[in-house]
Amino acid sequence: MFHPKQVFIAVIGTGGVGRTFLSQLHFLGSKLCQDASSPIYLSTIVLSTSKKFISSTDYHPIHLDSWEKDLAASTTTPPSFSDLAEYLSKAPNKVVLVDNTSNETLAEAYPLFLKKGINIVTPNKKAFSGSYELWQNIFGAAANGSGIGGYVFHESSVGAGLPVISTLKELVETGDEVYRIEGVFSGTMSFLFNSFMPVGGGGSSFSAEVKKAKELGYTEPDPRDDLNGQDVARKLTILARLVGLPVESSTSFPVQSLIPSELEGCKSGDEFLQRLGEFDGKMEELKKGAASEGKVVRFVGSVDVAKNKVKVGLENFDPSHPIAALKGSDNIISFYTKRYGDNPLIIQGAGAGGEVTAMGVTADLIKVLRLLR
Ligand SMILES: NC(=O)C1=CN([C@@H]2O[C@H](COP(=O)(O)OP(=O)(O)OC[C@H]3O[C@@H](n4cnc5c(N)ncnc54)[C@H](OP(=O)(O)O)[C@@H]3O)[C@@H](O)[C@H]2O)C=CC1
Ligand SMILES: N[C@@H](CC=O)C(=O)O
Ligand code: NA
Repeated sequence: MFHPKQVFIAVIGTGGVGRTFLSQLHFLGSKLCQDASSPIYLSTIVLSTSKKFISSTDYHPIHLDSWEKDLAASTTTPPSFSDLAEYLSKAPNKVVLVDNTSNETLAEAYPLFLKKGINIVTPNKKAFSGSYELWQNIFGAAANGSGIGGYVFHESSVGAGLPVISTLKELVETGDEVYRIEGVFSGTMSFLFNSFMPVGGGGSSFSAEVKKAKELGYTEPDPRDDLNGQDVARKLTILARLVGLPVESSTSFPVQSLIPSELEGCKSGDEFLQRLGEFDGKMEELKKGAASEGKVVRFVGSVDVAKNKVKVGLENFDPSHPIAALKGSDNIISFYTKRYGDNPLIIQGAGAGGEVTAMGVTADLIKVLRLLR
């Protein structure tokens, strides 16, 4: 028998974010079932990577203390996303799909899941920064859009766990007028430029810092998706759409890429990383150019709402500027609005890494659970 307050969870992707999410889920699950006044029982019924898949027998929970061993031992390959949606829609109670991948095909299937009443929480940017039509289909189906399907939340798709999306939504929904959004939106780019060109001089080679950013879990699964500016472009597309700009896609405005043209043909991220060092000299020139003006280089982006303009790329900053002084993987995001006047509302903190990203996903799961109560 299933408890009426049982909620079923399907976790797709168990990499840097997925694995940390699972440990946060374990913590959350054990807290919620002990709530004397209104317990909720979370049951993980699906775990999947791109190659391995486990699902529970008869919707009974998978053991979260041995998931890694059990998934590694599985000989089952993942089903198609439409078969997965079918399986989840037959669960005896509400279901939350947690997409911890950066997979585009899964992102494109969100309307299908939502229409079947399946809720989604995710740090995956692909669905919300793909075609505008996909965005409309998602929020046309979702219960927190104009539809009657499942709920969808994606806080960690911008600024990882930082409350960027929830803050922007609240500004808009309470009637503030957002004029401009600007700042540093990439944990990887922040880390790279803060360590390659710190204020005060020094810093190691650009390619060595890129490898470090990957090891620290800041980059996208393929770091070229960060260095080509698309990761930031995707985040700005999401924010622009939330303020009502119908941005067609993350490739429909100017985006500066840091991929050397000679490496555009690399067949894999690994080949790219192996060869990147050949171009450290070019990055050193960039650094010297900025230093000759007494400035530092940083990778930034902005949405100018009135002019309907989004842009992404390198800019030089005076060392006293808050953007120049960032540390580690910190993002800084400034909202210029009618209410806040000349002093923008600023959100700052780690913008990448498994722990802070999974926190945003787990917090989104809590939002869904409150709505399902
Ligand atoms: N890392 C960070 O700091 C942040 C990440 N994000 C977002 O979080 C998501 C996950 O990032 P991260 O954990 O770092 O990435 P990882 O590369 O570490 O993990 C990705 C996971 O997704 C799985 N996966 C990929 N394709 C599929 C598929 N078709 N079906 C099932 N599983 C699949 C991978 O499985 P396999 O190993 O078999 O390929 C792997 O388990 C991305 O969308 C990223 O943009 C957002 C904010 C910050
Ligand atoms: N690769 C991204 C991860 C978070 O969105 C970044 O570096 O910001
Ligand atoms: Na966020």
